[in-house]
Amino acid sequence: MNAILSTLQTGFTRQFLRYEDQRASSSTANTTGGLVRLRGFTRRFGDNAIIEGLDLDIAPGEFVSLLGRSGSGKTTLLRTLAGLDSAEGQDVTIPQTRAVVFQDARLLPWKRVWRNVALGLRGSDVRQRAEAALREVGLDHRLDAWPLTLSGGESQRVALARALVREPQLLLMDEPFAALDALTRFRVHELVLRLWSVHRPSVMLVTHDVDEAIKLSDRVLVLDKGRIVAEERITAPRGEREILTVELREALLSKLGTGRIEDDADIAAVFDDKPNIPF
Ligand SMILES: Nc1ncnc2c1ncn2[C@@H]1O[C@H](COP(=O)(O)OP(=O)(O)OP(=O)(O)O)[C@@H](O)[C@H]1O
Repeated sequence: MNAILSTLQTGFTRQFLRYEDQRASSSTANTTGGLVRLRGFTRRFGDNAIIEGLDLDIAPGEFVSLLGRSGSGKTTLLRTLAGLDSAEGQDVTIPQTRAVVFQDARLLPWKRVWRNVALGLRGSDVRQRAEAALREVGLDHRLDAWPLTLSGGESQRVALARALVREPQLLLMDEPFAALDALTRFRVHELVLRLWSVHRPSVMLVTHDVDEAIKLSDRVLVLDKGRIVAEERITAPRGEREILTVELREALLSKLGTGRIEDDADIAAVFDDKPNIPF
């Protein structure tokens, strides 16, 4: 297994180096100011401030990951950037074209794959556009398939095609790889980076996986109780990040605190109280 992983890793590293090359030659400079801009952003539910006084900028073409323990406000922030949550009266600038990829692909099972990708598009060339997007994710041979016949990884690739066919300036992803097995996740990472290097949207990726964040991003943020408590800019080429990972990982993990362990202890306490819950 280690041998397989290391072979994949070598290929992966080469791919990453290629992404860096494409980025360097890209005409989309990262210097035109913030595509996303939040100033003093606050989101309350009732009296409870989930996010408080948050400032955030994302540059055009920048890949940002957001880490944070459960309940820290990651999805709330992502929903605001997606325009799904009201930001009325707030100093919030988000681009007009946005797309979201969720943890589950959310395909409509009664529509064929290409129709899922074409959902909401208008014009006579809709099928061709859907086909081109599906070709980019390596699924043009499944255009007329039903979503229920796809694997988890294929479904996520369709969800990516559905997002990219809209040519979004901002691509938001809420734990899109969490339900995939390790090898599929590895391949989808590779695909996401390839698509990103070609289309160059700004990306906000919500993830629980520190290593994933380090591998993929230009910048990693840690959110805690609705505030950004750590920020790491990663300038090393993606193919050379393994040597950095240990130190950076420790720094980010230390900012993530002990929330998950406490959560597990809380869950254990509930089950200790009710030992007869049938599973
Ligand atoms: N519509 C809502 N009404 C009331 N409270 C909400 C609402 N949406 C989110 N919250 C609360 O806001 C807090 C942050 O939720 P959010 O989903 O943003 O966290 P998260 O960091 O994405 O967590 P996870 O990693 O578990 O998905 C949680 O305590 C949640 O219960």
